[in-house]
Amino acid sequence: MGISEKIDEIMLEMNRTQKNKATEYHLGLLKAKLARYRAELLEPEKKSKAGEGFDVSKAGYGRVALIGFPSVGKSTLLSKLTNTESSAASYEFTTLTAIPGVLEIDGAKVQLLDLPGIVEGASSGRGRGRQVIAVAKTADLVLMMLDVTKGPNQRRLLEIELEAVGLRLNQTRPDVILKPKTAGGITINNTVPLTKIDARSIQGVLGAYKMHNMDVMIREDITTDQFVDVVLGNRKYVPCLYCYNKIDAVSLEEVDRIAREPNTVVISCQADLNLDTLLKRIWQGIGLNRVYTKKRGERPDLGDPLIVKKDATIEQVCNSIHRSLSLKFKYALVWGKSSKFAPQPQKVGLQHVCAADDVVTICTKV
Ligand SMILES: Nc1nc2c(ncn2[C@@H]2O[C@H](COP(=O)(O)OP(=O)(O)OP(=O)(O)O)[C@@H](O)[C@H]2O)c(=O)[nH]1
Ligand SMILES: [K+]
Ligand SMILES: [Mg+2]
Repeated sequence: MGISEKIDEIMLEMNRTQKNKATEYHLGLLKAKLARYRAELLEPEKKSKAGEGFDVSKAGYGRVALIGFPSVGKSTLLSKLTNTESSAASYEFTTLTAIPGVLEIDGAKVQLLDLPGIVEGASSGRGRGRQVIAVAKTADLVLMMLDVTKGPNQRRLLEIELEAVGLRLNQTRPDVILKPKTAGGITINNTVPLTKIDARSIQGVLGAYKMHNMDVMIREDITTDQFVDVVLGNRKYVPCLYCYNKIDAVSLEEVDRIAREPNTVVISCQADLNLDTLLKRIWQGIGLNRVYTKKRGERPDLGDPLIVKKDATIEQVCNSIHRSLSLKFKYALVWGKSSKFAPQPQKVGLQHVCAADDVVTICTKV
């Protein structure tokens, strides 16, 4: 039996099995098996690098990947927001490769990647789905584009495809540490009560991967699915923004309802509606901040911000100015939201975490 058939068989059995306390253990094992077969299914692709993904190098401060079913308006959006033209047409699969464009968000360049549409079954090899999903894994933000006229199921269908290849959208890495040992069996320690998984399921999942000696430290009330993710260790945790296009074609009530959903933005490429908001949300989603520098006794340089990760420390700020700056570092002064004494500045060390739009003066040893 091929791997695909094995996967189908397990899926069938999972659907047949009722979900309750008594079947929890059995379902856990099935999930572990399923994840392993899926990983195997993807394995050969990983080795033959040539056919995997699209050959586009990263550029700017981050990469946003446009993922969606055909003809939702991905290429139209790229042409609208960047200087790159990507052909758009009313037939499906107009776009057949990855087309990079550059977004300018208040002076910071961010790469926007137009991609072919994916179809249901993409994760198991249909169409160019796997190539597209491989690119999604390299993104700092997945911009999932949906056609507002196409009903509510499309979003879930796409999520299933992305999840099947190990992408985890808008989730954080579970707070679990696995320490393999050479003997002594499985030891489980948890710092919070576990309500969704028990010791037997944990042992069952580890057993399915032939992990018989392991210290397990759990610091979060995880599910069995999350534990399988930890054991596999190859999951990619990526933020996702759900972008509903073509709001020109539906009622205001409908638009209003969808716009209230979390991580969601509604737009119309054709009627130029809400594209500014989309850019702002992309900036927030990609997890970057601007930090301004100020020389002693001078005004801050507001025209030339540093672009840093959202939780960047003063050390990372130093590194983005000059590689050797942190070696000469004495202390820094910060003005802004991260200062304890705002609006007054705070004197801080290298480990201080900056906030958006902080102003920083770096003082060095002479
Ligand atoms: N009504 C309406 N139509 C739109 C909007 N944006 C794009 N379209 C139309 O939707 C169709 C598909 O647009 P594309 O940009 O080619 O879509 P795509 O997602 O790139 O499609 P593929 O490359 O085939 O996957 C075109 O006929 C566009 O004119 C919009 O905001 N409103
Ligand atoms: K199209
Ligand atoms: Mg296209």
